Amino acid sequence: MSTEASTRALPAPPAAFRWLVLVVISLAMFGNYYVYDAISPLADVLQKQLGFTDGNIGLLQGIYSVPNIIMVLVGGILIDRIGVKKATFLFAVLCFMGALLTALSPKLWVMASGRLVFGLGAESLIVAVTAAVAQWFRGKELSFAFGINLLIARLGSFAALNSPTWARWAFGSWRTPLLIATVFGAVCVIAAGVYWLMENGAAKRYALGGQGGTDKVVWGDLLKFSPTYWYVVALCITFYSGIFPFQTFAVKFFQDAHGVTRETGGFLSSMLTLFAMIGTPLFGLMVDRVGKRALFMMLGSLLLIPVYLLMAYTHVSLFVPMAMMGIAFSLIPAVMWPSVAYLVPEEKLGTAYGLMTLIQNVGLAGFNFLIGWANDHAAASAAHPTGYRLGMWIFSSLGFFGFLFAYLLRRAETGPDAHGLETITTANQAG
Ligand SMILES: N[C@@H](Cc1c[nH]cn1)C(=O)NCC(=O)O
Repeated sequence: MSTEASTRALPAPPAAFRWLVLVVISLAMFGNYYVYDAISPLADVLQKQLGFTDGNIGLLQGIYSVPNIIMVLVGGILIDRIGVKKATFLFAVLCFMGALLTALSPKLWVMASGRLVFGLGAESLIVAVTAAVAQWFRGKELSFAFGINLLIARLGSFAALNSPTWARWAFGSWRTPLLIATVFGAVCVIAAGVYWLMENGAAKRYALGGQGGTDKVVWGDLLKFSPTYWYVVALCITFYSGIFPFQTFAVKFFQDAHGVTRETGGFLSSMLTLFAMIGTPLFGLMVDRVGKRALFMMLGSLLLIPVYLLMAYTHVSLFVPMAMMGIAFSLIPAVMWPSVAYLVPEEKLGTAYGLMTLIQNVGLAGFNFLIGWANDHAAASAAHPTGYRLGMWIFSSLGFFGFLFAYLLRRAETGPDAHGLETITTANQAG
C-alpha cells in the first residue's frame, strides 16, 4: 500500500470505484460459496453412481473444515506478510485447484483431497476478502459493505443449491456438476486477479487505507476473555453445526424421507440462504435499535429445537420448518458476530474472531462426520427413511444446547457485570 507521504498527496478513491471493488472482490467469495455448496445437491447421484455412503458424503463436506483448524492461525499471518491482493489470489487458486481435483476422479480419496485443498484456500480467502472490505470501507459504509459482500457470496450458495433446477441436464453424471463447480472456482480466481489489477491501478492514483485486523489467534489473550465471550463461542459451534452439516444431507433427506425431487430438495435447502440474504441485514438494523441481543439469540436457538423433529416425525409442509430455520439463520449470525465486539477489547478482536472461526470449523468437521456416521449406522435411505431420525435428534439437541448457552449469556448480561449486549442501542449511543 502507499507510504504516508504519497497518501497525503493523493485523493481518496471515489465512491463508485470503491463499490466496484466491493462487487469484484465479493465475486471471489461468490465462486467460493458455490463450490462449498456443490456437494449436497449431488449426494444421491454420488450414492447411486459411485456407491458413496452418507459417511463418505459427510467426509467430503467435513474435510473442508479440517485444514482450517490450523489454517486460520496462519492465514492472517500470510495476509499480513504478502498483502491482501496477493493472498486473495493465492487462496483463490487453491479454491480452483481443489474444485478441479474433486472433479478429476471418482475415487473417494482423490475427491476428499480436492475438498481438503479447497478448504485450505476457501476459509482463508474469506478472511482476506474481509480484510480487503475493511481496507476500502473503514470509516465509510463498512457494515453495509459487509452486508452486500455476504449477499453476493450467498448468491453462490443459492446458485449451487438450485443447480439441480437450472443445470438439470448435468445431473446425469456425478462429474458434470463438479465441473460446473470448477468453473465457479475459476470465477473466484478471475475475480481475485481483477481485484489485484484494480488495487495496483488505484495505488497509483488514490490514497488507500492500510489493512485492518485479521483473524489471527494470539494464544496469550485467550485466558483473558470473559465467560460471556465463551458462551457466544459455544453458541457459535452449536448453531453452525446445526445448520451447515444439516444442509450437507438435506437434499438427500428430503428426497428419501419426503419423496420430493432433487430440484425441490435443492430449493428447500436454499431457502436458508434466501432468508439470510434478506433477513440478516434487517435483523442487524433491528438489534442496533432495540438491543436485547442475548434474548434474540435465545429466540433463534429456540426456533431450531423443533424444526428437525417436525421434519423427522410429521408431514407438515417442509416450507414451515425451513422458514423457521431460515429465520434462525438470519437472526443468530446478525446478532452473534457483532456481539463479540461488545465482549472483548477492540485490540483483541482479531484473536476473538479467529478463535471463534477455528472452533466453528471444529464443529463443522465433527458434525459432518458424525451425522454421516449416524445416517449409515441407522441405515437411513429411501427404503428406510426413519433411519434419518437419529441425525435429526442430534441436530435438535444442538438447538437445545444453543438455547442453553444463549440463556447463560442473557443471565450474565442482565447481571451486574453486563457488557451492554441487552442495553446498547443506536439511540443511547448517539453523540
Ligand atoms: N466459514 C463459512 C463456511 C461457509 C459456508 N458457506 C460457505 N462457506 C461460514 O461459516 N460462513 C458463515 C456464513 O454465514 O456465511
